[in-house]
Amino acid sequence: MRNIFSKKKKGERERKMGTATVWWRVRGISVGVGSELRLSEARIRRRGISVSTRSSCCSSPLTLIVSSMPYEKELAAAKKAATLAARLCQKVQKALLQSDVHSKSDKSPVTVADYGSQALISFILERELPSEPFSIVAEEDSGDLRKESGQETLKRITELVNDTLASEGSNTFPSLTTDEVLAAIDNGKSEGGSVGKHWVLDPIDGTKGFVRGDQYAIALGLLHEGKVVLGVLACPNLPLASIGSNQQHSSNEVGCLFFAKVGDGTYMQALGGSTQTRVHVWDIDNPEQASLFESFEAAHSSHDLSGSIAEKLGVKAPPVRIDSQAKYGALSRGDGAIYLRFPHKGYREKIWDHAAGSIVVTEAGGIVTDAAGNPLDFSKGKFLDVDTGIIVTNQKLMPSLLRAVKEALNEKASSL
Ligand SMILES: Nc1ncnc2c1ncn2[C@@H]1O[C@H](COP(=O)(O)O)[C@@H](O)[C@H]1OP(=O)(O)O
Ligand SMILES: [Mg+2]
Ligand SMILES: [Mg+2]
Ligand SMILES: [Mg+2]
Repeated sequence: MRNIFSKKKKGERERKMGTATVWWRVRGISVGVGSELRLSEARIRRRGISVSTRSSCCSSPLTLIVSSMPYEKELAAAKKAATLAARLCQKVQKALLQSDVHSKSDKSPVTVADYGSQALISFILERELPSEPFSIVAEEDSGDLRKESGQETLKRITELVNDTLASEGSNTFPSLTTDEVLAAIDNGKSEGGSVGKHWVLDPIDGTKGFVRGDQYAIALGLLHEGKVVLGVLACPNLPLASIGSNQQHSSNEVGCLFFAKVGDGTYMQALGGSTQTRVHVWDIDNPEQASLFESFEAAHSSHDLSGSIAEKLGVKAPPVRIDSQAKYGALSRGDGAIYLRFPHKGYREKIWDHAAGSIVVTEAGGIVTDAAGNPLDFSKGKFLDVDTGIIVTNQKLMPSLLRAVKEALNEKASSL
């Protein structure tokens, strides 16, 4: 904790309460004392800064102590959990056996690594942050693993989780039993919402990419009072070098960890590395030079619609099609400038598919909205109520992108 207040200019600086009080400014917000403190605190907290007060008596100046490092311990725990989960996933992907892939009731694939990643992350977060009430909204549940037919799979997941915890190289973590693994997975049943803190987890985002041997991400976000305040994206197969038309980094290394905290920018480091670099979205204003990102799976997002939008914008490069929120990561460091996602009719977007990715992009200077230009609302439980699709770009391109999206959607509607 450190005092980061600066006094306002003389004249606006002092205000009476008892015999002495002072007005201060914190990162552009006026902060008062006494009766006005409650309101100011709320405003400050919305920006993710925590406040405490110290006052000996009303005749001495009230001192506001503002922590400039909010969510620091949550970020450290989230990075640790996502990095370990990535290790578990890499091990499984290397030797993926057919028996490790199962089909859920909605026919989408789930693997031992999805379950293992969720159990591991849930267990580590709860253990690393013992003083906080623990709530996590996550994709998987243990229903199938509790059936007779799921026992072998459950054993395999428990082994994977314990091997990964042991690979930490310390005695910090005990071995988990199968029941503890089931309980850790089922922590993820929280409904989220607009009150309090909730972790939001996609243990493997892009399971189809994972099974194919391509891109996937471990995506972990934190909601506070309905807003995403922190996000970590581990992308084990994403090169450190650019994957779009904006070739700014060069490296042969693969495996990236992106992380962002509200008001603090977005950073990238090699997975398992320690040197972090601040990243920014690509600041271009000419869409002709832009790379456009979209789902690899045509069943997840309409390639026709994004093709028509790209044509209207004059985008020259072919679309970059990759799985998962790795697209948000790549955009946050400027590999490309546009991400379009238009799921087919009837599909409902979930918060875990966008929470981490959206803050990674917005803290890097980008904008994430639905197809009508509305911000995403993460406060309504596990679903996102979006209009038609999700679009992502930089500040300069957003107005022309919104126009092109509107035109393309109108054309599509009139052709039906
Ligand atoms: N029919 C579908 N339409 C849209 N998205 C889907 C569909 N089925 C699964 N998804 C989810 O879309 C995301 C993948 O997006 P992308 O196609 O951009 O890689 C994943 O979160 C995936 O779930 P999962 O987390 O189970 O992999
Ligand atoms: Mg899934
Ligand atoms: Mg997902
Ligand atoms: Mg998933």
